[in-house]
Amino acid sequence: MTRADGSAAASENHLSPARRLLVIHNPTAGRTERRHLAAVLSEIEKQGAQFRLRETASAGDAEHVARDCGPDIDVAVVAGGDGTINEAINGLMAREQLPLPALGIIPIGTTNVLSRDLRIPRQADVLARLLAHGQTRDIHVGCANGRYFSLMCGVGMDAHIVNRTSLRLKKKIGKLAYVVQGLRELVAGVPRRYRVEIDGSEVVEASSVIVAKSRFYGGEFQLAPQAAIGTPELQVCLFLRGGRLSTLIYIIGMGTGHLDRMPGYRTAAARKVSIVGHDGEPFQLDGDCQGCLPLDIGVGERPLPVIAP
Ligand SMILES: Nc1ncnc2c1ncn2[C@@H]1O[C@H](COP(=O)(O)OP(=O)(O)OP(=O)(O)O)[C@@H](O)[C@H]1O
Repeated sequence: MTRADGSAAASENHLSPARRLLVIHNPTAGRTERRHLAAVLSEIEKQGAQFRLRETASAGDAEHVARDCGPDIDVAVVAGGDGTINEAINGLMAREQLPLPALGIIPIGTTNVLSRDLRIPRQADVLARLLAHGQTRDIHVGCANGRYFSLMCGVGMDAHIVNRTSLRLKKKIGKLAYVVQGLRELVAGVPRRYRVEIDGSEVVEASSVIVAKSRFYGGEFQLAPQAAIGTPELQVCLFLRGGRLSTLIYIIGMGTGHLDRMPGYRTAAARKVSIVGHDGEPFQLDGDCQGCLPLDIGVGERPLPVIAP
């Protein structure tokens, strides 16, 4: 549901009084979060909600579990990070004519960008109360080459960093692993160009592009503060200049919160974006590489209800 000012409004609550939750847990997410998950689940029971726990066994499982969950489930709760949430969103969006459970989140991943955007609480009892009794609000996800995303779709340096960051290092040092890989990419300074078509009219050349749905990026950074997850609109973030110096300027801009003032950077609102470059170039969706150029990006055909304050 969207208000006249474009912001998301709380949906009417069609969920049953004693909610039935399906908790989809990625046991490989984050680093040391098992105790926190156990505390949230125990609080959920105290709140009178029922839950079933399904652990994923491999990448892709969360999507199948969310897509195939039965009509008795009110909320598909992801206990994991943005990658597992992305899979669950793809599963829920594929339900087409089937009843659509709301998406809930227990943020136990490494970066948890969506939960930051939605202001999902961390404290076990507060989070459990929200999942058991809280209202839903509608979000609008993006869709890139048929795959849905709630945060962003990126090509260029960003996608290459995601593609090459070592999972082992991410397990050891968390988000810093991306910084390490980012420095490597900066030193390598490989030049790249992409042709970006915005809403079928404007055509721009850029060295990196991030199409944002969320106002947050990589944690607390903001590339497009005007991005709103509750509206059916994309924000195209264009890094027009390439080369080490410009990249350094962009990084400083991001770090200081003044990216919008940096030369060679601009954003544009859009409903449809297409990006071409060298075939075989990777793109990333919500922090995981999910395919190669060329890319056609739009907005999902229907809103997705999420449990959020
Ligand atoms: N049981 C599993 N074994 C291996 N990989 C899994 C399993 N379940 C899910 N995955 C994959 O792990 C990837 C990363 O997990 P997830 O995003 O939940 O945690 P994270 O990487 O620690 O957090 P974030 O994405 O917030 O940084 C997901 O993209 C998913 O495909």
